[in-house]
Amino acid sequence: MNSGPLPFPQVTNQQPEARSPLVQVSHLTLSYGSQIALEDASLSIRAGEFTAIIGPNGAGKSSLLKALVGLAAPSSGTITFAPELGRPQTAVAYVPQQQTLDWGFPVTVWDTAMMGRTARLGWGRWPGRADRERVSEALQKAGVYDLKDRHIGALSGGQRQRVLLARMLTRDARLLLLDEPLTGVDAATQERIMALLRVQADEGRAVVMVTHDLEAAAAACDHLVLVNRRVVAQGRPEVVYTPQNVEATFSSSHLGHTHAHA
Ligand SMILES: Nc1ncnc2c1ncn2[C@@H]1O[C@H](COP(=O)(O)OP(=O)(O)OP(=O)(O)O)[C@@H](O)[C@H]1O
Repeated sequence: MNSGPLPFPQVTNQQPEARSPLVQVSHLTLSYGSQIALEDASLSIRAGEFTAIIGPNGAGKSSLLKALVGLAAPSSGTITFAPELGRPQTAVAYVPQQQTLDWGFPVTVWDTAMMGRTARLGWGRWPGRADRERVSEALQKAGVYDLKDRHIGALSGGQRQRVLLARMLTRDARLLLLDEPLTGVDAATQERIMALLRVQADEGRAVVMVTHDLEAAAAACDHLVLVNRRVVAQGRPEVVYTPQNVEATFSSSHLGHTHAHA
């Protein structure tokens, strides 16, 4: 049984750009019928890097994340996973938008976090002491250990978000994909979530977060991808976070696009 953490690459002083990508998205177009959600998007996702995908409502952010977990099929273009990532079933953890989940399901916080672990173990294999330790550790890291016996339906939005993070941590995944983890949480929880994700990246995982909070992302992330049906700009925050790029991303009448690379 695999009880310990995966052997993540050692953190080095190497610049993230110098590492080969764990995931390469090339000229990806996603559509729902005749409606194009995202067109011709290309980006690289690297281990040790905290990436934010930023854009307004309807920009195609969630669709991009869903395509990365195989929940949305590309109309054209490719998504290539590096062999070193391992099996996507165990190597990738996806945290969907909180409001898309059924919080009336009769389970406790502990059981929910354990679900991430059992997904890793596979069906029919019972969790052992090491798994319980991982769950306990994840709940503590996410700051919800004291709530472990609570029914998930009785939690606040910020508490629910942290339970989802705990469940993600128990997966021991190498690629973490989070859809709007900052939505509906207070400033202190937002800070805690960003710090937790920063640590995940610093430990060698690839972290990809969808958000519309450009300011929070620019302050903590290594790589920003601004999208509005297309990739408007991408690169390091100090290069990408410009008034022109913000305007091009968030203006309702988005026409054309510019590119900036760090
Ligand atoms: N299942 C679906 N069927 C049809 N159209 C969809 C579906 N999912 C998304 N869309 C459309 O695709 C476009 C992009 O949606 P997507 O959810 O990817 O955007 P988003 O940037 O994540 O937006 P939000 O911030 O509002 O979650 C939108 O116009 C949306 O209406």
